[in-house]
Amino acid sequence: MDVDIGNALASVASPGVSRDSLERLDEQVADAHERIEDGMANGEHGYEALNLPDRTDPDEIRRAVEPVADAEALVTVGIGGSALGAATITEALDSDTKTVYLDNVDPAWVTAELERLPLENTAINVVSRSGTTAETLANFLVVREAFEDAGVDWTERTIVTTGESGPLRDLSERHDLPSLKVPDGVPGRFSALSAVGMVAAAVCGHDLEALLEGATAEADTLSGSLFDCPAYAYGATSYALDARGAGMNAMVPYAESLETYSEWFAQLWAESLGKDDLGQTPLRALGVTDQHSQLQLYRAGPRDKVVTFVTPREADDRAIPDTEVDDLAYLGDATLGELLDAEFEATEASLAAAGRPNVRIELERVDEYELGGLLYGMEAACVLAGELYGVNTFEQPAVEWAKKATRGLLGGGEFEEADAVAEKTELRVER
Ligand SMILES: O=P(O)(O)OC[C@H]1O[C@H](O)[C@H](O)[C@@H](O)[C@@H]1O
Repeated sequence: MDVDIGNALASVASPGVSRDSLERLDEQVADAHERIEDGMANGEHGYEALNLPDRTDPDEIRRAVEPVADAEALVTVGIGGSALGAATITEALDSDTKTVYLDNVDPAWVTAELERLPLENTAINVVSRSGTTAETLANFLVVREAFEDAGVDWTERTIVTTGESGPLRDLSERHDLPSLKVPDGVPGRFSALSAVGMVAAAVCGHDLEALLEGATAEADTLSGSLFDCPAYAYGATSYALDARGAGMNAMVPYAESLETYSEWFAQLWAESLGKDDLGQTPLRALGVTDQHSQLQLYRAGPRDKVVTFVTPREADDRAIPDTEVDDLAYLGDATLGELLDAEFEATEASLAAAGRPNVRIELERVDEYELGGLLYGMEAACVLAGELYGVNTFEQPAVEWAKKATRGLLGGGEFEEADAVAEKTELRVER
C-alpha cells in the first residue's frame, strides 16, 4: 500500500501536523521500531503477529480444508478477531463459494441464515482462539443441531481452528475433526494472516501464497522512519492527529468489496488502542454511499476527525449507457469507475478545502496480494501507534469484563462482574 499524508499537514488542515512536528515524531518512530523489531525477534506476545507472513503454512491449511474443498457454501462460526479477518478476505475477493459469518447470536437472524444454506453441501469453519467464547460455542451447537436435523453428518464437514487447549479443542478431539492451531502470541484481531483468517480463504479457492507475499512485501518496508514506511506513516500520522484533537478516524474505502475491511479495522484500532483513557475512535463508512449521509458531518461538524480513504488504482469497469435526456449526456461519456474516481477525488478535495485532515491509502487493485499488504500494513500501523501512545496494544481487559458478566448471568460460574448488572441505576421515562 502507498500512503499520502499531504492532506494531514498543518498547512492544509486543522487539526493538522506540521512537517517539523513529523520530523520530531520520527525520532520516536525510530525508537518504537527498535522495540517492535525486538518483540518480533523474541516472539513476544502480540509482536509475533508481525511474523505471520513467514510462519503461516498454506499447505497445512489446504490439507485441513481438503475434505470440504468443493463445498458450495461455507458457514464460519466465530466473532471479533475470529471472524472479521476471514470475512474481510472472502468479501473482498470473488468466489463461487457462498459465505456466511455467524458472528451474532440474534436468534431470528441465525435461523434465517441457516435456512438459506444448502446444508448437505456446506462446510463449517469454527474459530475461537480461547475456545470459550459463549457466542461462538452457542452458535456452533445450533449449527450442529441444524445439520443433524437435516440428516447431514456435521463431523464430515467441520474444520476447527482454536488454541492448544480449551473446550473447543476438547470437542474437536472427541469428534476427530480436522483442526488447526491459532498461533501462539497472536491476538485474535492480529490473526487474519494465520489459519484464523485463511481457512475461509482456502475453502473459497483464494491464492493463500499471494496473500502472504503481499504481507511480506509490506513487512519489508518496516524501517526506522515514517517517511520510508507507509504503515508507520499511517500509524504515526493518526497518532499525531489524535494528539491534536482528531479523536475519531473514519475509514472510508472507495470499493464496495472493502466494506467489511472497515469493520476489521474498527476492531483492530478500538481494541488495541482504546485503553488508559487514550485511543482514537474508529468510524465505519463507505464511499460513495456515505458521501450522501455522513460527509456533511465530516466536512462541517466538530474538528475532531481524520478521514482515511482507501482507493484501488485499478478495478473492473462498466460503461454508463447513453441517454435521451440532454442534461444527463455527460454521464453517457463516462463509466461507473470514472464516476467513482471523480467522487473520491472531489470528496478528498472538499475535505481539504474545508481544512479537514484526511489520509489516502492507495492499493494497486483489490486482489490477494494487495489485501495481504493492506491487512499487514494496518496491523503494523496499529502496533506502532500503540508504542507511541504507550498502551498495551495486545490486551483487551475491558471486553473481558463483559464476557465474565455474561457468563455469570447465564450461570457459567461465579463472576463478581455479573453483580454489577443488578446494580444498574434507573431513571425511567415510560410511555
Ligand atoms: O477467538 P475468541 O477467543 O473466541 O475471541 C473472539 C473475540 O472475543 C473477544 O471479544 C475479544 O475481545 C476479541 O479480541 C476476540 O477476537
